Amino acid sequence: MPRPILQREELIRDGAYINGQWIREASEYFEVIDPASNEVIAKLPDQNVSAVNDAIDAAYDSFQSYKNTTPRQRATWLRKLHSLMIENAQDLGQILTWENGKALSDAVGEIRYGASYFEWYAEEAPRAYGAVIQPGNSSNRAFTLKQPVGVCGLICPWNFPSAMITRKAAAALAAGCTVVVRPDAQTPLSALALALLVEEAGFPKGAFNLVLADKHTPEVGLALCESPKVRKISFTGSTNIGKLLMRQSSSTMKKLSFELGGNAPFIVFEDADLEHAVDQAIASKFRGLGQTCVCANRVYVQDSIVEKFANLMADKVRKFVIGHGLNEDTTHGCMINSKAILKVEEHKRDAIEKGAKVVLEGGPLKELGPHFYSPVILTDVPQSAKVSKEETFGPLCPIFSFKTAEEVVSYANDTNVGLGSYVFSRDINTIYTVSEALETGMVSCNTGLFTDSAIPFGGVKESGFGREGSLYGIDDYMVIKVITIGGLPKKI
Ligand SMILES: NC(=O)c1ccc[n+]([C@@H]2O[C@H](COP(=O)([O-])OP(=O)(O)OC[C@H]3O[C@@H](n4cnc5c(N)ncnc54)[C@H](O)[C@@H]3O)[C@@H](O)[C@H]2O)c1
Ligand SMILES: O=CCCC(=O)O
Repeated sequence: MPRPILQREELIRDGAYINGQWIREASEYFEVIDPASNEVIAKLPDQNVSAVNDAIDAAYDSFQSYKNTTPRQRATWLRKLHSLMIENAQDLGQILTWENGKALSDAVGEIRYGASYFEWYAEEAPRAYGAVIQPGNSSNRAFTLKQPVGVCGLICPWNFPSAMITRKAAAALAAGCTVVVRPDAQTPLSALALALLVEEAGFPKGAFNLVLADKHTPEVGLALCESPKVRKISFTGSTNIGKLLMRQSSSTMKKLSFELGGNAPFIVFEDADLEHAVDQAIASKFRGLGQTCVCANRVYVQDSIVEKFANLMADKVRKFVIGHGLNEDTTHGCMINSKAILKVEEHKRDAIEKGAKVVLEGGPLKELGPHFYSPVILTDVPQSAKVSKEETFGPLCPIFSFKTAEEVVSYANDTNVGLGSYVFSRDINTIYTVSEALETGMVSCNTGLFTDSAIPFGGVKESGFGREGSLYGIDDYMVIKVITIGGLPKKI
């Protein structure tokens, strides 16, 4: 598959973006590959601590004036950035597919979704209200201000190379914070294209900085966590790395947001609309080939409908067109790398060894390339299978059966993480009581696709804390200051 043909070739950048400058020079470079063709598509600077410190200094200097811009001014830049993303959605989508492997329609969808955070936070920026308080002392009055926390380090993953950056950066920039973004080394091109649009939207120099690191990632992460100039770290990725960043940030007592791994249960009761539940399970499970943190990881189906459910799902999944994401007819692209495929294989083998039955065999599609993998569907998966405890992050759909609501809630909650969950039923009492009992930050009822800039995205337990998007997301980038005025005369 050749290089994508873009309307604006300049969206493909070859350097980091620090203090309004594009930086190509470095002592080392790393390669970015198209996971579908396995060809090298870019060579970018592998930056070290000195470069990240330059980015932190730029963000810190810029913050001194950016924090005093009016929310209306920030909203104007954010709105402009939203429009630029929408105008360039086809080009941005192609770049995203090229480096991540997802189908082009999904990639363009991600660009629109990512852009929506800039629109949303353009609207939220002027609405960061404080409160007026009457303290216990009658001669005092108090009021609160919400102020930007300061420079923010945003460490982002490969599965949404654009949207996971925009939903952090939009809230931060709206709040009056400046940012240093570190995209994943497998998918930096979408982030760099975004940086060009940030520049075109007119944000002040140093408000948005982007560092590139592959081999140097741990030291770049450490520098962001330990710098006293950085007041907040927001991270999306695995729970293990989240814990490491939390430990590293303790010496400077940073504000933190973590959006970590999930293990989403997808629960289908026998009274659900079966065809709809199957379609939505497919949409949730195989979105990005299972590589999203809210993908169904465990599908629980009430025992009376398991067979029908699994067979219908297999019939529909057989119709997937798997191929290079840039091919027009592709519905599903490839996995990000070989390690991701090994995890799917390991969970599949383990479940089968423990008694699971194969409904759809799936497996590697070597003729298409090393990272292509066709979906697997299993039934009779025992609770002891690895997949019931660990997130597969790939196209393996394990179907477990259950008898009662109490039983399925106890299975669903038997995990150390709690990000998304799904409930399908026509009975409002079931929907309500099960949703209330599930230990996850987000419950999606009778739909498999729920994410939106308007909803608070985030988890409980070891899925992390903090919320992205919605009316709450901006608070993650602000601190509350109370101002008390004393010595007032007696009330008239
Ligand atoms: N919540 C999500 O959206 C999400 C996204 C990607 C991965 N994951 C989870 O993580 C698992 C593995 O994927 P992964 O290997 O990409 O996740 P990971 O946590 O290892 O990596 C996530 C990001 O953190 C970076 N990183 C790694 N070590 C770092 C360090 N010491 N300092 C700073 N940054 C560091 C990585 O380069 C990557 O950009 C998946 O199976 C899934 O469970 C979750
Ligand atoms: O993978 C995490 C994000 C998923 C989403 O925002 O829909």
